[in-house]
Amino acid sequence: MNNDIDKILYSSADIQAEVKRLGQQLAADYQGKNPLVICILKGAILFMADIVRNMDIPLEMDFMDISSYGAGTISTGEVRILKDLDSSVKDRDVLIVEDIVDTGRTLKALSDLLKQREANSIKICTLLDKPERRVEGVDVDYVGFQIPDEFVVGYGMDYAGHYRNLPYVGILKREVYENN
Ligand SMILES: O=P(O)(O)OC[C@H]1O[C@H](OP(=O)(O)OP(=O)(O)O)[C@H](O)[C@@H]1O
Ligand code: HPA
Ligand SMILES: [Mg+2]
Repeated sequence: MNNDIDKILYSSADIQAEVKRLGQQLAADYQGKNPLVICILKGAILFMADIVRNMDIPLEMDFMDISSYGAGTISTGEVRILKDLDSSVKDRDVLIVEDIVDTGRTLKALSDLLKQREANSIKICTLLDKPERRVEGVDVDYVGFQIPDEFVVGYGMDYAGHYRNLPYVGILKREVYENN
């Protein structure tokens, strides 16, 4: 797996330091609000697990699986709900936890849906933001790192289902996906 990585962008230690900073900020901002923290499967699973461990306040968690990419590296523009939330978001302070905001399509669709379901507030926390690729305007409230327009994997992020278990975030070698 490591041989398929061009460059490590953020080491495990870099990520843990940033997650700690974000978690402490979120805990301060959501003190007394009992937020519903929503993990967007599957990419955000590692980030979610680390961020909630750094939020030392009462909160609840839920999970939703939304997909827009299929098996490739280019967004299809079509967003599908593969698994919906178990809980109601009505009147809740919702914090969406994502691994990466790329075109913004996933989060635009999700924010619109949660607004329709009458959440009291909706905020977004993402580990990575790739602003150059945005096609939908979304307000991202908490960002770990801004990255250039490169396809990245690791720490939850995949290419064709692989690399999610790498402990760091790295740029995937183009040759890995350009011939597929
Ligand atoms: O801003 P966008 O262009 O919408 O892209 C970002 C989304 O795409 C990826 O998920 P994907 O749909 O590939 O599913 P996964 O999380 O299960 O890997 C990533 O985890 C984000 O959820
Ligand atoms: O750069 C990326 N890597 C993995 N998954 C993604 N989904 C959107 N952008 C990316
Ligand atoms: Mg995802």
